[in-house]
Amino acid sequence: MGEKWGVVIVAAGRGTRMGTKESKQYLQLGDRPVLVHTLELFQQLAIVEEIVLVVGQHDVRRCEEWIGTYGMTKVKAVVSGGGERQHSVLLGLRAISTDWVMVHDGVRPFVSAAAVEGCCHAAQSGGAAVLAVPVKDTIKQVDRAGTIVSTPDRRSLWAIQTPQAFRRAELVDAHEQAEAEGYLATDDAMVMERMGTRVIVAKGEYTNIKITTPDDLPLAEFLLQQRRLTRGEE
Ligand SMILES: Nc1ccn([C@@H]2O[C@H](COP(=O)(O)OP(=O)(O)OP(=O)(O)O)[C@@H](O)[C@H]2O)c(=O)n1
Ligand SMILES: C[C@](O)(CO)[C@H](O)COP(=O)(O)O
Repeated sequence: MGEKWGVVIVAAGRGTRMGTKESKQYLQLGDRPVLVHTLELFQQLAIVEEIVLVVGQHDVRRCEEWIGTYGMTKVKAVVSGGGERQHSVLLGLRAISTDWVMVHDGVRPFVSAAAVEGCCHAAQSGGAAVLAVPVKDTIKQVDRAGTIVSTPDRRSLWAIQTPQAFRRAELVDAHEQAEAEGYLATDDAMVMERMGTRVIVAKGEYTNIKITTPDDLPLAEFLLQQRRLTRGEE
């Protein structure tokens, strides 16, 4: 895979569901903040040429300092994000210059190099790709009164993760149009799907969790420990 990739790492959220004073991307996981773990993954990938980090306005300075502290030589810019994830993505995309780009949540520090490379490979073959895993539970659609409305066929349901991988120019156009029309999506694939772009799923891993609620924290500590053992670091 000869192409070089850019990565937009979005980390400008407030983490309201986590409920901590410090936003979840800055919580300590082992010996460093969650966000630093995520950045290190992409820093170490040979296919990644440049990283743009999107953070809250008041966090730009400390993140710029981390670039030096942790030797993140691929981070070419730390930019201030927007009110919604989608706005933060577009602000990051405007600072990327590679032909192909991934978008990744700063609070997904456990994605493996193999999964990321698989996603990039799928995107280059199919045009656009996202990591995903088949859902394990039965999923129901439920109305506001708490009554089950329908039970979609589980065989067609996938839990979508990041990274999500696209041709940069196509993703920028789709995001610019969404912004102009006030369309708000929960992931980047949705923004592309409404343009009629085919997006395929690449095999993800159940361990690629998005740290979201307090019960994710002990799981994150466990996954970190497991990874260290696998790498023979302890
Ligand atoms: N305005 C926003 C909102 C979210 N994100 C980022 O998008 C990723 C996924 O979002 P989520 O887990 O929902 O994070 P938060 O928005 O921070 O969480 P919450 O919805 O609980 O407030 C996170 O890395 C988050 O920092 C962002 O860059 N800009
Ligand atoms: C992009 C994402 O991580 C895919 O699962 C997810 O949709 C982000 O959603 P959130 O509402 O910002 O947690």
